[in-house]
Amino acid sequence: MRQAGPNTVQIISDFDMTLTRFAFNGKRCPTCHNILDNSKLISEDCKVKLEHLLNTYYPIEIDSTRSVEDKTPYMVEWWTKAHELLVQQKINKDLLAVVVRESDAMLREDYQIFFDHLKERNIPLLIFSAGIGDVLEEVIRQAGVFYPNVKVFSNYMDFDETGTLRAFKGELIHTYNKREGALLNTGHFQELHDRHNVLLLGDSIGDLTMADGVQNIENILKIGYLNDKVEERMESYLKSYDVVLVKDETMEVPNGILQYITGSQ
Ligand SMILES: Nc1ccn([C@@H]2O[C@H](COP(=O)(O)O)[C@@H](O)[C@H]2O)c(=O)n1
Ligand SMILES: [Mg+2]
Repeated sequence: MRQAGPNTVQIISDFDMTLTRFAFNGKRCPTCHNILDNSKLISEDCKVKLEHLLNTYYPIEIDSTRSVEDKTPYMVEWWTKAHELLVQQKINKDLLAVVVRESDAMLREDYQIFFDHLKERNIPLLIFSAGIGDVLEEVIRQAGVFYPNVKVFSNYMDFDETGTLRAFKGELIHTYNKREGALLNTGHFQELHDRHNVLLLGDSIGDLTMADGVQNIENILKIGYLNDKVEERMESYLKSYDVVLVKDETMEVPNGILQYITGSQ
């Protein structure tokens, strides 16, 4: 990858718990969904229901003893129910920036180096997230790193003419159906045509399929953050990822690898 040069490289990354921190000072950091779930935009009654969904489905999402095929219908159920509840809350578009600012969401330590390095070398950063695109964009905008080389593929909200949430757009993206192949017929794919070297970052086994559909991959290096239930999941992560980072809240390793493969070291 280093020999081929930065013009052949693309970065494919997950967002929640990969570009964002899993914990800070011993306390869990929120996902895009959690930013809303815990906010003042959600009624107390709805918060209880969303928490019940989280407690039911998150253990299934991260269960390494169950297959992806087995888990997928539960993921569809979780996202569908959560989105229905969010729509019932009549969330106003203009308040998203406020709740993101008031939240505990944080990008990983040294994120600035990562985003700046990619921007300076015109390397595309494709973020595939099963979170909420509007919230995700606000997190990176507020962190000052929503640069033109960053493209986000996620679940986007659909607002009515008064700016009230009425639905979610397009096909649902959950943990286990992310792939770049979905971009084959879009303009984005042309930009990526000659970028056969992929650095993939994820925190879930589902993130490993994000590069499916990238044509003529020459090299792919997969870096996995193992944040939770480390002992139970270590074996499956070591089998699937090339590098496994255990309870590491920084971008130190991706930054080092990136600097090496783009020839800045
Ligand atoms: N209602 C939900 C649904 C999902 N989550 C978590 O969000 C993560 C998805 O975002 P990625 O950027 O990591 O694709 C996923 O891992 C779920 O645990 C949630 O918090 N609430
Ligand atoms: Mg994630």
